[in-house]
Amino acid sequence: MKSIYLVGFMGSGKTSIAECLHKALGWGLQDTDQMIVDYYQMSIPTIFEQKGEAVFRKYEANMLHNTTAENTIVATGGGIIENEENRQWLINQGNIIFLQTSWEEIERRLQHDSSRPIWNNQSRDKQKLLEDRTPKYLEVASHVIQTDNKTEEMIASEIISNIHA
Ligand SMILES: Nc1ncnc2c1ncn2[C@@H]1O[C@H](COP(=O)(O)OP(=O)(O)OP(=O)(O)O)[C@@H](O)[C@H]1O
Ligand SMILES: O=C(O)C1=C[C@@H](O)[C@@H](O)[C@H](O)C1
Ligand SMILES: [Mg+2]
Repeated sequence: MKSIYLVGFMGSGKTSIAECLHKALGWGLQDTDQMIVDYYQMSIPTIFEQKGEAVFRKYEANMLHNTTAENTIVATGGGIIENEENRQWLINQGNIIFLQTSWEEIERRLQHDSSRPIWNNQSRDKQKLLEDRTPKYLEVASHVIQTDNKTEEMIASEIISNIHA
C-alpha cells in the first residue's frame, strides 16, 4: 500500500503517532526531522543556529523526496508545507493525514519544550504561524483528524479506519 504521510503543526503528534502506527501496522517508519539529523549529523537547533532556516528547508525538501513510497509511515516536519513544491509532491502521494490540533492544546503539549527552534524563538508569533499554515495543511490533506482530547492510540486507530475506508 501507499505510504502514510503525517502532517501538522509542531506538537500535533506526528512523531508520536507515526510510532503507534508503525507498531500497529508493522510498516516501516521514517521521520524527516530524524532523517535530517542522521544524514547531516547535526541537531535541528544547531542547523537553525549555524545554517539558518532557509538551509534547513532545503535539507527537509531533500529528505521528503527520499522517503519510501510504499508501506511506510512518514512523520514530516511541521513546516514541510511551507514549500509549494513539497505540497505538490505530497498531494501526488495520496495518503496524507493532517493532525489538526488547537492552539491551546499545542501550548499545553509544548510548554516545557526546548528542542524546537521556532517554538522557542520569542520573536516568532507561533499562534499566527498556526493560522497561516492551516490552509496549507488542509490543501495537502486527504484525511483530517482532530487530535484534541484523544490519546495517541485513539488517533492511530482512527487513521487506520480512515485508510481502510
Ligand atoms: N494525542 C496526544 N495527547 C497528548 N499529548 C500528545 C498527543 N500526541 C502527542 N503528544 C505529546 O506532544 C508532544 C509533541 O509530540 P510530537 O513530538 O509527536 O509532535 P510532532 O507533531 O512530531 O512535532 P514536530 O512538528 O515539532 O516534530 C510530545 O510530548 C507528545 O508526547
Ligand atoms: O514547524 C516547524 O517549522 C518545525 C517543526 C519541526 O518538526 C522541525 O522540522 C523544526 O523544528 C521546524
Ligand atoms: Mg516530530
